[in-house]
Amino acid sequence: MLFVNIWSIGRNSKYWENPLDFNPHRFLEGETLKSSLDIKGQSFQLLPFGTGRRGCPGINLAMRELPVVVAALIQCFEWNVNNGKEALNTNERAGLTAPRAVDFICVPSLREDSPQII
Ligand code: HEM
Repeated sequence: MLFVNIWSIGRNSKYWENPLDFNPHRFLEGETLKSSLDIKGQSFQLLPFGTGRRGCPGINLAMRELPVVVAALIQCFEWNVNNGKEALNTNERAGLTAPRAVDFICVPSLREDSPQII
């Protein structure tokens, strides 16, 4: 069996500029996903859905539904992030799945002008 250390690849400055910075814009070119990166498994520095014959068969569904779900969560709720204190602490602690060192707590409350879609 072959295990690929994606955690390590994601922190390698050979592949990523300032790899430890939380910077979602690194994946955008203008407003679209960077065309040079293939998230379907050909760009081995970024394998969110795995690759090859056992790669994720739900990729197309996920890529369509994720923006809708995230947009609805933003549109319908106000988010109290970490009680207004530290915004995001990306430090990790040791564990099987690289859990966060500090819990990231987001409490949603329904927006008054929320559309009646939920
Ligand atoms: C953001 C959403 C998702 C992510 C990041 C994701 C990621 C992954 C990853 C990394 C694997 C392992 C691939 C490998 O071993 O190379 C996998 C497998 C799998 N995923 Fe997903 N997935 C997502 C959504 C979905 C959805 C929506 C479905 C089904 C509707 C799905 C069904 C599966 C199945 C059945 C497997 C096992 C494939 C196999 O072992 O042959 N996934 N997924």
